[in-house]
Amino acid sequence: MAKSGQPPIVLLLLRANSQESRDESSRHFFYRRHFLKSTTSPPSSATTSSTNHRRSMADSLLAYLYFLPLFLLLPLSLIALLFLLARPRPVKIPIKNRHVFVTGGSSGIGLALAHRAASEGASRVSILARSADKLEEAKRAIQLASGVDVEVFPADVRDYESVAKAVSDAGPIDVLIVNQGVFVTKELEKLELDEVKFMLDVNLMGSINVIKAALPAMKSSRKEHGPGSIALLSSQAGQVGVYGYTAYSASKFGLRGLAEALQQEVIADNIHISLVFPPDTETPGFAEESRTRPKLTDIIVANPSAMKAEEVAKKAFDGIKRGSFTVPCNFEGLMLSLTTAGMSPQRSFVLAFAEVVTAGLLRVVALFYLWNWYGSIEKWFRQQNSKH
Ligand SMILES: NC(=O)C1=CN([C@@H]2O[C@H](COP(=O)(O)OP(=O)(O)OC[C@H]3O[C@@H](n4cnc5c(N)ncnc54)[C@H](OP(=O)(O)O)[C@@H]3O)[C@@H](O)[C@H]2O)C=CC1
Ligand SMILES: CCCCCCCCCCCCCCCC(=O)[C@@H](N)CO
Repeated sequence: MAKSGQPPIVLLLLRANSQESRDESSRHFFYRRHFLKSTTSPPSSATTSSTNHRRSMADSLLAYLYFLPLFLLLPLSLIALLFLLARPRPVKIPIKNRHVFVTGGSSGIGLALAHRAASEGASRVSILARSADKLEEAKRAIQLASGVDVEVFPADVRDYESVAKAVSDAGPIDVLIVNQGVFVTKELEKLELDEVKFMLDVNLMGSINVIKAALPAMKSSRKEHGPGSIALLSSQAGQVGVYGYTAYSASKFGLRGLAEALQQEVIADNIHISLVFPPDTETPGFAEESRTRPKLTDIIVANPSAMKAEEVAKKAFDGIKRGSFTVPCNFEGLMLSLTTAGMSPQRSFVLAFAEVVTAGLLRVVALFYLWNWYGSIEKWFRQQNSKH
């Protein structure tokens, strides 16, 4: 068989791994395999059996060499392809000596982001929020901790004019972090329309106001100041809809569409978008939410411990500095980001590779989560009904 050209790979493997491969002649092998299934092996002496054994080992080796291209070349060429494909191209966003502007920078994640900007060497840190008192308090705390000069801008993101004034007073921004957000966690049926509008206005329209106001000066200062970044704080509830988050998820899913389209519009200006997806995080806003959110939301979110705002701020800055479009904050978040990669831009060929090879399996994991969630919902309503 070997003399008359290459054997088909499958036969070679079969042969290498089967008892029959000990037989000397491949003709015999085929004959026995196909026509004499039930006959016993011909008697063989001890010496022929040991030469045969060596030969069969050589055969196995050959078979594995045959498969090597499949096991190695296929992934390697996929990696090479993804290396060439991944867009936009990798970028590094410096924080040192730059102007970082954080909306919602007076509390929770925003405050932690402002602290982090200062400790990573930003030369100017600006924070915007509604309450002037909370802003002053935050300013004092950041200056005390880092010595960096902090400027405060009392404004409501829903009011375009006051946002535009704040941004123009602040001067050109290098890293804009759109973090302000509000959450009223209730079933849509129990939400007042005013509450729905409040979330959409602050989380989505407010983010558009901030970006639209800051963009012209950000664009025109890029040539002198190097690559710029616009980061938006979404939420894991901006990657998957969860009971109790109808309006909130709508506002956060909206940020994704905004961010994907915006990245295409500003890439030529050397501005890079990051979308951060935190899980539950210990903040004043979350403390308030926890008191009232539906029991089923708690069951589905199922996280016994919320992340610390400082940890989220670190993940966010690491993502911003790498220019990552999608920035998960914990392991579950990474799985969620791989599962929902969709058509989001991906600069990293390593992550692109992870997205491709895990896609099928992660869909199964996702279906398992959904199975569990729908099971909890069914059980919950069965219990409610039996009470009444
Ligand atoms: N904590 C969590 O579990 C998670 C939070 N997130 C997101 O992270 C971001 C920050 O959340 P978190 O730190 O918990 O929130 P907090 O409620 O602790 O802080 C919110 C900040 O936004 C400001 N803000 C609220 N409304 C406005 C407005 N209309 N105009 C200007 N500023 C405003 C607040 O200041 P003021 O009230 O004075 O205006 C405050 O500085 C939000 O976008 C949230 O959706 C995402 C996932 C999880
Ligand atoms: C392979 C699939 C993996 C799936 C993992 C799924 C985990 C989903 C959990 C969703 C949690 C939503 C938290 C919202 C936090 C938030 O924004 C509020 N605290 C309001 O601020």
